[in-house]
Amino acid sequence: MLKVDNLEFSFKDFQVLSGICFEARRGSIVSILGNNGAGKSTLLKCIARLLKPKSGAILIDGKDANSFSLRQLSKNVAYVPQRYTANRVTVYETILLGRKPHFTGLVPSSEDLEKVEMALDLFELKHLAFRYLDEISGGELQKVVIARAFVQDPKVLLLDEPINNLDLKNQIEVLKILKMLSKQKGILVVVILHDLNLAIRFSDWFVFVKDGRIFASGSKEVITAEVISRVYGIDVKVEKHGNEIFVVPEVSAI
Ligand SMILES: Nc1ncnc2c1ncn2[C@@H]1O[C@H](COP(=O)(O)OP(=O)(O)OP(=O)(O)O)[C@@H](O)[C@H]1O
Repeated sequence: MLKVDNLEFSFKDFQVLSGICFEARRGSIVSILGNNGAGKSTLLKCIARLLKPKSGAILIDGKDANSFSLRQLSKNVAYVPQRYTANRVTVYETILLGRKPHFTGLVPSSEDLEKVEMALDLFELKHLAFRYLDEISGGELQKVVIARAFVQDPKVLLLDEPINNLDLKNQIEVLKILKMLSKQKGILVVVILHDLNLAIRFSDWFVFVKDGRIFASGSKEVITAEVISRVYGIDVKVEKHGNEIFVVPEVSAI
């Protein structure tokens, strides 16, 4: 569904991404992993067409993303940024805005309103529906922004560190919703995560970015102590408990 082909990006003469190639399938969760400053957000922004690559192509269902109108692009790709500034708009209105690419008239259709109701339920935001964004917590705001992307009904959902501000329960809830969207609706979820163990639990495919290049990619077998140590520059152990693997940093005695 998504093909990133030899993508290069630079901020003026500072080259951030080089030779990025990967493909991702419908119905899967792909985690983009790597150290701070590696180029993960820049990659996501290039896919969302918020940044213009120097060269290379992004294909969605075989079509060049550049050929899409903005409305077509928003029907295909939803993007949840790392940071979002709260403003004087209600939770309900914010989520409803996610339906804008699907509006057929001047007012939202009953389907648009139903989708918003569904999102309020799914993300447990009903009690906050008529609060302003600057009157809710950081974690609640994060869920609202994800809910807005959810109602957009995209084929590809891009999320930049979506669980950063969330407590453990909400981290798991949001990841479970992403899993449900990928498996039941066939959405491709591409997500930047810093928690390797949660990424391992919830993802089907892993793309490690280091110094603006893909260092390794693959399914669970790519998660090795060597790959992680080289990407993050810290010694780790990869331990197996039952069917699950866990990454444990080697913390030397202080
Ligand atoms: N607007 C900008 N202008 C110039 N350089 C930038 C800009 N935005 C990011 N950079 C630089 O590009 C590089 C990649 O940044 P990016 O935000 O993509 O990294 P990241 O892997 O997402 O990091 P993090 O995990 O810390 O969010 C970094 O060196 C960063 O300082």
